[in-house]
Amino acid sequence: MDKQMLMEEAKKARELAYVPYSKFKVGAALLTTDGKVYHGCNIENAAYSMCNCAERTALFKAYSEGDTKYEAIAVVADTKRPVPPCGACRQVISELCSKEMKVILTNLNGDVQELTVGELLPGAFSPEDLNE
Ligand SMILES: O=c1ccn([C@H]2C[C@H](O)[C@@H](CO)O2)c(=O)[nH]1
Ligand SMILES: [Zn+2]
Repeated sequence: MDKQMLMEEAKKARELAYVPYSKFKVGAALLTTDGKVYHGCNIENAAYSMCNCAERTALFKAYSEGDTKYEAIAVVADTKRPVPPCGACRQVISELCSKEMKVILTNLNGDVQELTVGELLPGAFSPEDLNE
């Protein structure tokens, strides 16, 4: 599964978005180290703060099935620039994925920005910061 294929999987995931309020569809495809792909879309709610982003949908699906090691995540939306994940998703990705994991951001025009998890949220609050 190469970068291009993973972006195509993210586009497929995007079609399933439930977005009656924003009408803004986002798709994500998360590749595990075993070569499995978990898809995620954004899912909104009439209680707006309950909306869940595509990235977190994919990651929570994978993690909750016991798939906890990842190669890359691709994210797509109909944006002018490659879609930037929100702060909440950056925080969650930073905790559940390795700092070296690839993050592939894209849009429907085919613009691509590739970065690592470490670059996605430099200085992230992390488990090591907790006084246990
Ligand atoms: O990277 C992003 C940015 C936004 N959204 C969703 C949240 C909400 O449903 C809609 C508008 O913010 O897009 C995502 O899923 N991922
Ligand atoms: Zn988000």
